[in-house]
Amino acid sequence: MNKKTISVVAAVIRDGERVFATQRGYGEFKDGWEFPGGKIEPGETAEEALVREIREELDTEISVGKLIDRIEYDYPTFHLSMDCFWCEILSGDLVLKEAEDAKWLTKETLDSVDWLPADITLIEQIREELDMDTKKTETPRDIDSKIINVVNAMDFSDSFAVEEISERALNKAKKIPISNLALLGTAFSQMSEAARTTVTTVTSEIKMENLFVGIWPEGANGRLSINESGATVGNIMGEKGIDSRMRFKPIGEVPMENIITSIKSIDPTMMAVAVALMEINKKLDGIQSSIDEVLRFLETDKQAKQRGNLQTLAEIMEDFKRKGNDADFCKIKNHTVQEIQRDARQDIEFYKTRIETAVKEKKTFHSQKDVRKYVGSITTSFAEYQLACYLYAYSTFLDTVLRKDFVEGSIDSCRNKITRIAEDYDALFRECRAQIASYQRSSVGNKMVGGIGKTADTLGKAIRSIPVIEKGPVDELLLDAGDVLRDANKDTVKAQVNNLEVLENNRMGDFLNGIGVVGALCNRKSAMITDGMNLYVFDSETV
Ligand SMILES: Nc1nc2c([nH]c(=O)n2[C@H]2C[C@H](O)[C@@H](COP(=O)(O)OP(=O)(O)OP(=O)(O)O)O2)c(=O)[nH]1
Repeated sequence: MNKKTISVVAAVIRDGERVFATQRGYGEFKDGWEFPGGKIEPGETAEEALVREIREELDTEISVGKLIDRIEYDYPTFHLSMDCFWCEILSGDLVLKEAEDAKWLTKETLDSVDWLPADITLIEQIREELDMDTKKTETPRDIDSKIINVVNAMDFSDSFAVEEISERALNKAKKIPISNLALLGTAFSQMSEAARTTVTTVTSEIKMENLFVGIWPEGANGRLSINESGATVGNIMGEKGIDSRMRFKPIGEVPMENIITSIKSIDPTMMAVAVALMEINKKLDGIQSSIDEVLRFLETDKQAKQRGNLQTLAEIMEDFKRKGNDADFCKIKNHTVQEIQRDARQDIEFYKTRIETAVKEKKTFHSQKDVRKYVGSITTSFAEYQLACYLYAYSTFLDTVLRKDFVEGSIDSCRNKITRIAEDYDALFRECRAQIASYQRSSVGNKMVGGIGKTADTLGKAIRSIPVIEKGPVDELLLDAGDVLRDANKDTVKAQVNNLEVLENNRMGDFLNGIGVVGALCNRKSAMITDGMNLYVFDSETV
């Protein structure tokens, strides 16, 4: 005999990573666990039945989403055909009007209750789906393994493609938590919220299928409007009010009316600057102490001046983080920055020439003491030279940022200038070091003591300890030799050499890199992408 088939609907009510299960309080299956729902009544659709059942059983309103599966199951006395849907609570508190008990279950606790026999296969499907979604949230960048290039989308150009990026490419990108942008300063603080809003809006309001285009309607004039709370409403404000509306459209079919969004505007340029500042910030902290070390080589008055300049630049950089979007601030501060830059440029020429002249002169040294004196004076010149280079790089970086002149040509010429100066510095340093090493080896004093002990024959190496010779009637050269030995014992030559070594790194690299970062991010489309949590930066060469 054919068994009677009963048609049932069940709601898998979901809240994030949990689903809601109830325990039967009556009848044949009493105490078994199930998903709330019940029989479909004549004339009802599955969805209607589900909404009614949940209202009756749980005093709660739900929205009915995707069908998970239709379960067909043969009970001894009837055949069950059960449609199971993903559902979400719209309102209500899930009051247990019929059920004996209820629980929120996660994928880990799904097996902790005794399910009705028909539900076993369903549970596996639910677990798989929760599992998949958790993986997705673990890599929030991945929306259907695609992501939208939101920052590009805010580029305010005529029309722009929102690209799909593979997870592999994304893993190679540099990942910067967007919350860090907010910490930079008030000029950047809105950015993290804006990025998040944009992503949420774009991903939730538009039913996204892989690929999107954001559209700046043709002929629209103005900027995305920002209301009092700072949120844009997608209006493009012209001189006489709303000129048009910003649109995002999935490539394909969706009608334009459905894709109007509510977003905050992101200024991609400021976003690029923020990335560069964050990069530089980390490094500046690190080199502060070595700069102090360099400063101490300088005469007092020069120290004061350079310290002052460094301080000024540091303050402008700090202020920029708060007022970077204030055009007047940028203009005024840039005068100061450019003055420092000009001075630094002149200093660079002056010190470089001075060192070059000293290096060109062929000297004969009678003793290590002479060499030491020479190393001392050359070290001071190098310290001055290096600070001038550092100030030049620092001011050039700030100049670029304050002017916000990030077109490719300007960035390139600026990088070239810094690179040339850095290369000159490095070359002169190497030449000078080699020369000092040769002087030290060939000094007369050094030859005289050669038989007694050995001094280091190259700079930078530790000087071996040498027994102090007896004092006695000696000529001048021998006295010098004695000095050398005593000095060597005290490691003063070594200390001298170490002083010079401190100056080996020209310290311009971080600024060069910072300018490169801004340039690359501003000039390369799709160099930045956000998933609302992180900013992904794609220029592996410069970042
Ligand atoms: N709601 C629900 N029913 C299930 C599940 N698994 C399962 O085997 N069933 C069976 C048990 C019942 O025989 C049938 C549902 O009928 P029901 O008894 O809840 O129907 P109902 O509330 O509309 O009507 P009533 O019989 O209580 O008056 O489906 C499940 O996960 N949820």
